[in-house]
Amino acid sequence: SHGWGYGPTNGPDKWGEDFPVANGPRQSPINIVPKEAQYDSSLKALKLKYDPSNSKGILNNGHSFQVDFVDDTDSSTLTGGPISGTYRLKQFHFHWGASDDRGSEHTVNGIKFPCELHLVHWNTKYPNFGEAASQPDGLAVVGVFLKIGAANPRLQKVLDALDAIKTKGKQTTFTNFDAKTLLPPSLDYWTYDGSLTTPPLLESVTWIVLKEPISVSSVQMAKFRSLLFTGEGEAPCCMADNYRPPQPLKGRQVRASFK
Ligand SMILES: NS(=O)(=O)c1ccc(C(=O)NCc2c(F)c(F)c(F)c(F)c2F)cc1
Ligand SMILES: [Zn+2]
Repeated sequence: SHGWGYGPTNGPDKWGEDFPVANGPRQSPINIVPKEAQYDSSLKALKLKYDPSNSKGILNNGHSFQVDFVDDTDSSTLTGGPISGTYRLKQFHFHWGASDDRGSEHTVNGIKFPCELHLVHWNTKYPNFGEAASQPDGLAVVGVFLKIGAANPRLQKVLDALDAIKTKGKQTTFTNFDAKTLLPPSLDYWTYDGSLTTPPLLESVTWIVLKEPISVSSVQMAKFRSLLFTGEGEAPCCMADNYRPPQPLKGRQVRASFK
């Protein structure tokens, strides 16, 4: 049977057939309405400690591309913020549109950004990512919006590696990359309880969405779209519009770390 994807026959509207949790109580992404977010003075500052020597490789997984990190020690971690304990950085990846008017998964007041970065972390109270992914407090994903503006030189390092992973399943080494350089100056955030935004859509994610976007140029966005969903030798299909639309809030509270 055909696996899940983002096309008309296997896209987000069809995922519920194989993954019924798609209609669950804490699905992601959501539309964030800043005026309805509750400022919570008890929320701590985010602490992101990333060791560049932990970056390992870059992979086209057929849905997006991801930069994978060595996660067998606590050298690249997320602490503070809305979470308790220590979460280890496992990978980061992106979602983007076929044109600059769409591509992000979360929206703000219904506004779509051209791209959204996800930094994926897992709770070290569990033995590994796979175990953590099935627990309600197992994962924490930091979401960063990308907004069209000046070319982003730190992002360019990642984009320059894409020629080597054009087709599904291709990967190459990607070392000494400091993921902190992809973060905006302000770490103000919104947070809510949600899920993975792709199958298996597990409801195990504490979402931490930064208010401040980072910049990306239109030329850089075109580079994202040079990747293929398809494998070598298959009819090529450009990797774009790999985003799930916002899901029902179902009574959840979105909290803000800032006034
Ligand atoms: N867009 S996002 O919400 O940030 C997101 C983050 C990570 C994953 C993921 O790791 N998928 C593969 C995957 C699983 F979905 C598992 F449930 C699991 F146990 C894995 F080990 C695994 F690699 C999917 C979506
Ligand atoms: Zn994602």
